[in-house]
Amino acid sequence: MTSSSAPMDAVMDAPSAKRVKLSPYTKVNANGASSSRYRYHTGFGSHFSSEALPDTLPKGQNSPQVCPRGLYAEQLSGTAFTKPRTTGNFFSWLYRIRPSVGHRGYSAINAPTEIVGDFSCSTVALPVPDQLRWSPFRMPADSEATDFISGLKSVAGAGSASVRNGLAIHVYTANRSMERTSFYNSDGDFLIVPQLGGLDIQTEFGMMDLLPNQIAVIPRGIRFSVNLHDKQARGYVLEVFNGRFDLPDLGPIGANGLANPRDFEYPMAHYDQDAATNVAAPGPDGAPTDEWWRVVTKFQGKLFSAAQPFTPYDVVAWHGNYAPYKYDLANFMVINTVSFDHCDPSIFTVLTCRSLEPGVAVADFVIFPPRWGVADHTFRPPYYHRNCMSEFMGLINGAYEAKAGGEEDGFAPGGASLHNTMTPHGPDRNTFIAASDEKLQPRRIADGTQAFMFETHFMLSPTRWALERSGVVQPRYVSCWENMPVRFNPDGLEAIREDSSA
Ligand SMILES: O=C(O)Cc1cc(O)ccc1O
Ligand SMILES: [Fe+2]
Repeated sequence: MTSSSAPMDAVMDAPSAKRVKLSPYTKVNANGASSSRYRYHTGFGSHFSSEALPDTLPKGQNSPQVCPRGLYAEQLSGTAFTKPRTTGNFFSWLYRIRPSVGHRGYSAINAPTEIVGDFSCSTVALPVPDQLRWSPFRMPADSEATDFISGLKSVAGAGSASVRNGLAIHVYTANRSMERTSFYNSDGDFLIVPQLGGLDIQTEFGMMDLLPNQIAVIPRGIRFSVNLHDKQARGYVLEVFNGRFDLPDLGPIGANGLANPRDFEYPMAHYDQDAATNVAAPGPDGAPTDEWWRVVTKFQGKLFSAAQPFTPYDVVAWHGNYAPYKYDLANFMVINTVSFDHCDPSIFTVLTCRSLEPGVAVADFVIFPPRWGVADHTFRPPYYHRNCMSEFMGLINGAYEAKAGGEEDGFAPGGASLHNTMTPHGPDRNTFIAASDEKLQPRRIADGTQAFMFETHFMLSPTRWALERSGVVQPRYVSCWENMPVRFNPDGLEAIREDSSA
């Protein structure tokens, strides 16, 4: 398969990482954002026109009697037809060699999965008010062939996909690319946060490459295949069952800052060059063979597969605002205090999925990027708190400022923590002592590191897999707050400085 869109210089032009020697990535801007293998359209939420071959998009209409180049027109609706423009009406038109419907029927994939689509069911997920932390989620052994789909496991969530209310948090681990397999999620939008290993994501809309410290959003229904750059990959997925990810409002910050719209990148039309001619024959019994493509969907938390004898990546041109996109977290313009006190982490929101209540998110994607800490006369790490929202955190790289050390049984890259609704949490004992006693001066926080949070107004239920079968839940997590020093001084205003808990 070769690309039909013009790739960048020194860039691979095939979708599968295995077939081509890959060019190394370089840093492309002063923020340390990485170069890309592919070219992209830019601009958050824009209505793009993208053609792998010139003059392919119909001019002035969507459904000509016969489309240019003899393609099929197919609309993909991301929102109800009648959704007001003011709250976002999302759709795209795809011009493809064959319509998507040209497949055999769906059959349920009966192999057991650890994917959950209904978190109210206590056989798969449980309410747990405890502080929870997981050591890095385990990678599959090389002998266990695992791709993005078979390696997807639900960690926590709320609500149910079938009534479009709630969300799911998954992790993926993989040691194989998806072979002649395409996936689409019927249940919601995916926000993918790679932690280990780069990904090449072939989508109906074109190619996207993704490294740790970059994220991708793949809205409901869009077909994609995940190919690995390296031997292994691991990452996190936030799935929202309703709504969509949007940029947060900036209020008094003004027009600029946080994640800027121009830094969001959308793929350019690309189709498998042999899409028209490479059609697999049925087996002697008329049944699909291994040469056929499998189109897998997650539908109400269950996996279904449909066979088709041709590639689903046959879109020669598309236009619309409903498309996948990526964003490099290095381009996030961090805002924080330059005087005193600790701001709420909402200042670090990259994307938000709004609920119907103004200012209350179904889910916020929040990052804790490298930055300067300059606050005067201030306890600089996160404050102790209890939150009406639920906080699920992951670590892409480095060590998180509220938790001393990034060792395996601490808060380590590839691990996670959950501080559910109203569950108290804050810096661990060592971090508290160090931050109370530190000499305050301007300091780089967390250079080279990136923690993130999925914050939601839903009460999250961790899955039984995460609690009982993942093998990495930390039974003694809560002990990091044991023996907090008591520095209360009834006789004076100065805190008692020696560690009175010892
Ligand atoms: O709990 C956490 O570590 C996340 C967090 C960070 C912060 O700076 C303020 C509040 C908050 O919940
Ligand atoms: Fe918190």
